[in-house]
Amino acid sequence: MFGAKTTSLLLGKMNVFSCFHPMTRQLQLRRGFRVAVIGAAGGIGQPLSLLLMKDQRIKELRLHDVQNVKGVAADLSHVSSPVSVQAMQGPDQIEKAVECCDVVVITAGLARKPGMTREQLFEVNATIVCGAVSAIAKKSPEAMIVIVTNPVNSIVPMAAEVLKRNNTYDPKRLFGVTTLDCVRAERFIGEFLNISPTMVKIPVIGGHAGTTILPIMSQCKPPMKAGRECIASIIKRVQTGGEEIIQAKEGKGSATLSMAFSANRFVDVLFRGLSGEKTPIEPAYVESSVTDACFFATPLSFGPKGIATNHGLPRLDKSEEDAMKVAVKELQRSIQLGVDFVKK
Ligand SMILES: NC(=O)c1ccc[n+]([C@@H]2O[C@H](COP(=O)([O-])OP(=O)(O)OC[C@H]3O[C@@H](n4cnc5c(N)ncnc54)[C@H](O)[C@@H]3O)[C@@H](O)[C@H]2O)c1
Ligand SMILES: O=C(O)C[C@H](O)C(=O)O
Repeated sequence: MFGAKTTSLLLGKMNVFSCFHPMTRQLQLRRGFRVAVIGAAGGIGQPLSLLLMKDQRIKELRLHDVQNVKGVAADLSHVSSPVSVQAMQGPDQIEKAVECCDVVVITAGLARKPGMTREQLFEVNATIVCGAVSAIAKKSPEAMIVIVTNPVNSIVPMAAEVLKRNNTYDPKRLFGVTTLDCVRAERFIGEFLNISPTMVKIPVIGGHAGTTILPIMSQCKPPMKAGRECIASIIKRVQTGGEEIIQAKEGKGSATLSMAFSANRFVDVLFRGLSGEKTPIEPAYVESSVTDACFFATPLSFGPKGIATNHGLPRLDKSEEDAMKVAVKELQRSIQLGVDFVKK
């Protein structure tokens, strides 16, 4: 239909091209995203980067870590993908890594060992994420910031404070990733109902630790027709999914592959929003006024500027309302921990 020169000219213009233009499907995709993964040589960073290499909407994938990142980038640079991949290592290169990015995913930081709580990671990981977010504030103030690093419940409010101090905070563009909780809920419910997890729709709200993770089973589609005990055991399994993986890995890390899958799903939704497409609804932990916790995960849809709509709380039954009260208290404490870190 087009000569090679015309096609490449069109592809070069895709950032301004209407995604509804009646051209081939391939040409409808917005291309040219610049994405950085911070912590790219780690257990999540590596498989996430591999998944991102398959996304032809990405023009440039920047991999940053404090170690081993050159080898990871070299390995990925042999994949037959048009995505350009670059390695950047150490604190000196963090600003270069995030400069002018559309999306920055932060997976840098310690993972739990058996017996640890996520909160025990806070001091070390807050320092690491604080460095990355300061660099984003300076070099990429318009970027979507996607935080995977734990404890998400405190790290995201901490990141918001860092951005506020740099006058670059936009609550529509800062996300704590809770997709793994949704992915787990879909999988466990799918197994129970003997259907594909892709058929399960379940809002998981709150935060990303223990009882702050609230799968709203009363709103599950298809409906969960099961006894109370059975529903309680699925909720518990979602809330303790992280511990289940840590035990199974016997001290050699926490969830990495399922997390990479989840972060990839979240980034895909962000790309759709940035491209002006109608996005699927995906919860994330964001600044919020829907409860008394000023950060809270609820179902969101996305647009070119980040969050387009916060769909708020789903309908809750009595036991879910009670569980939410507990979660809100716990979240308020975790949020304060994050805010105080920056004040210090
Ligand atoms: N949100 C979630 O649902 C979820 C799920 C799983 C894991 N996590 C969290 O994600 C984080 C990463 O987990 P992982 O299994 O990949 O850990 P990992 O130890 O395998 O990888 C972390 C990487 O971060 C790098 N790093 C450390 N300091 C850095 C810095 N200052 N700049 C750049 N890179 C730096 C390390 O070198 C390492 O390569 C942990 O905090 C973990 O708890 C969150
Ligand atoms: O449990 C962890 O420490 C990692 C992650 O938050 C998870 O839910 O798997």
